[in-house]
Amino acid sequence: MFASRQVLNACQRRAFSASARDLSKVTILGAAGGIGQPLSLLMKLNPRVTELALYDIRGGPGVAADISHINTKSTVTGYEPTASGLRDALKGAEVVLIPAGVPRKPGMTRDGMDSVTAEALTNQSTDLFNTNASIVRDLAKAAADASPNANILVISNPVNSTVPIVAEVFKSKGVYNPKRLFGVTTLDVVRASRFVSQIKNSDPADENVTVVGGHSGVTIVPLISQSGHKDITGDKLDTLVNRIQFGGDEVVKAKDGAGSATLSMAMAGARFAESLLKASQGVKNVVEPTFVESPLYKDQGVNFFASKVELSADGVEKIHSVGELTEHEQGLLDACLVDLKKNIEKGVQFVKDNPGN
Ligand SMILES: NC(=O)c1ccc[n+]([C@@H]2O[C@H](COP(=O)([O-])OP(=O)(O)OC[C@H]3O[C@@H](n4cnc5c(N)ncnc54)[C@H](O)[C@@H]3O)[C@@H](O)[C@H]2O)c1
Ligand SMILES: O=C(O)C[C@H](O)C(=O)O
Repeated sequence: MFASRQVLNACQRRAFSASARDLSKVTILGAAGGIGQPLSLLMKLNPRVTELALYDIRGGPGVAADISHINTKSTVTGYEPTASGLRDALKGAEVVLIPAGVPRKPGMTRDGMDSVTAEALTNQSTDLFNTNASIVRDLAKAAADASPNANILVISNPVNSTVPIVAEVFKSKGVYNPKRLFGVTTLDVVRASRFVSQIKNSDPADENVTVVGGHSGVTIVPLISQSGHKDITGDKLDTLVNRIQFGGDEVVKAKDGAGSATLSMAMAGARFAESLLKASQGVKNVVEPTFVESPLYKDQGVNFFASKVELSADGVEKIHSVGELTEHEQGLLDACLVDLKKNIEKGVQFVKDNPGN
């Protein structure tokens, strides 16, 4: 196929690349988990997806067999937890979603570095970090080898550190493209719109709240003043901001030891993947907030930051600035940057100290 491609004329090449873009393989690593299963389901329902590859260290083929009976066009394959299974799952992927890893239990922070409570700074938090950091590092190595040009969408926590981990691994293999690496922060945006609609008795579909920063505790910075609700002030504003920043805790507490958000996260992950597929299939002006390598606060040593990002076939097309902030929001942002810098450094340091095999 590649030999014959060399003799294609310009017109044929254009047709070839158009049809290649229409062939959208989506790979999910951690597909049998709490997020992985509903996310796989939602991607099977997405008509933009032509091939769905489901990989997990246990249960991938079972989930795939189940989902493959759904009467949409895409093919579904489950892969065995072997090196070749992982490689085959990744090969040719346009989008790789990574929800592999352990979720939080009550009392744990995502990374042991949130400024939540001293009590939360437990060994358990460090365990969550170390476990997920190793999982993400190893999956990133496989992706760098098998699908270096794919869009990598990191869901595994702590996102503020796992995204820099993927970047370091891709750099070490000489295939890092910052335009194709995304931390999925969509759930914060989804929550913000829902929580505002509960206050305003409005339709959440009409509530667009920009959320910037990172994805844990005070690094989550909702910009309510830009949502058309400048009237939400004082205690009401503080309560709303706190609920958005610690929405994950609400779910962890309610699940009482059985994990963290899975269904809302699957919806959020599917929304972000759909936006990327849409953009790569030529739809213009697709904008999603996401955690990417960003110039916005690099001068303060913060190399990754979530803000509104315009997407295209090349991945990141344009990174929007945070816009005009109130004094209150500037205070939130200042606090965010302090923690975010540490979280990012922690991820980078992890790969330096633990390069793996
Ligand atoms: N970004 C976000 O907004 C967000 C939201 C919710 C949860 N999360 C995070 O997503 C992760 C997954 O959460 P969950 O509730 O689905 O957990 P889960 O335990 O239900 O599922 C995780 C899955 O990953 C699999 N897995 C573990 N190691 C793997 C490996 N090396 N390769 C492939 N698969 C592997 C497990 O077998 C399991 O099926 C957690 O880290 C959680 O904190 C992120
Ligand atoms: O809070 C968690 O640990 C999971 C996730 O990051 C969330 O925001 O719900």
